[in-house]
Amino acid sequence: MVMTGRFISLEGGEGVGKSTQLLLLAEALKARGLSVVTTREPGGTPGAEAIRGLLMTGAVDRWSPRTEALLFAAARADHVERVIRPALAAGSWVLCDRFIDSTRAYQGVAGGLTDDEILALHRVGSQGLMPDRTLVLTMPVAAATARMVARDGADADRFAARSDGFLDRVADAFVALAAREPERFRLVAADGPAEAVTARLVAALADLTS
Ligand SMILES: Nc1ncnc2c1ncn2[C@@H]1O[C@H](COP(=O)(O)OP(=O)(O)OP(=O)(O)O)[C@@H](O)[C@H]1O
Ligand SMILES: Cc1cn([C@H]2C[C@H](O)[C@@H](COP(=O)(O)O)O2)c(=O)[nH]c1=O
Repeated sequence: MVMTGRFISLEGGEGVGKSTQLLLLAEALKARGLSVVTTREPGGTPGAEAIRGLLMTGAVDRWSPRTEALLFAAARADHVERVIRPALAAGSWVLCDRFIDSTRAYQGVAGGLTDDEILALHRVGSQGLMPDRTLVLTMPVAAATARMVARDGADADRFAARSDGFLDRVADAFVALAAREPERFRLVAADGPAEAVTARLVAALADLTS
């Protein structure tokens, strides 16, 4: 049976379990006989990983939200062109840890750029490629921050070091985006054992896998 590649993004605030679930979800889909490529943003290609280094290090105010949006768009353009589109064309499912909706939430709602500005950059950089399904992991910011602190200790990156208010705005932004595009988005509770979360994610893809 020939399967069509699907593009799935995992989104949510810091520490909700996206990276953990990306791997578990990939295993679950592979067990169904699907070819799966896992990747992340910012990053996924040597060039985009180099831009990631610029974005993730240094003082919180090293870049303005506008400059960040341009850097994320440039990294994404390289990633889409060299990894995501070729994998989809080859029939693989692509699971991506963050994508355009992170820019809409972090640089847009929380950072002050308009959604139109961000989507215009996305049209230029990535020809407007959108995921077939966006899975937003949700949990209270305080609980997710506790997971992150347990993981990173004092090694917070530029984004994780932001105020609780910023992280609250990001979390609210994902929920608002999901309400505006209910066909593409699914909100998935991120609490409980990792295997239980994976089962919820698999269920949220049921219409695409059947
Ligand atoms: N269901 C879970 N229950 C308890 N701890 C978890 C669960 N899922 C992940 N964790 C732990 O929480 C921490 C954050 O998880 P993970 O790195 O997957 O989150 P993330 O959303 O990718 O974070 P970031 O946005 O910072 O990259 C890790 O230490 C991970 O082992
Ligand atoms: C793609 C993307 C990411 N960000 C922020 C969100 C996170 O704080 C970091 C990435 O770190 P992670 O540990 O790999 O999740 O970057 C952003 O602000 N805008 C974006 O478009």
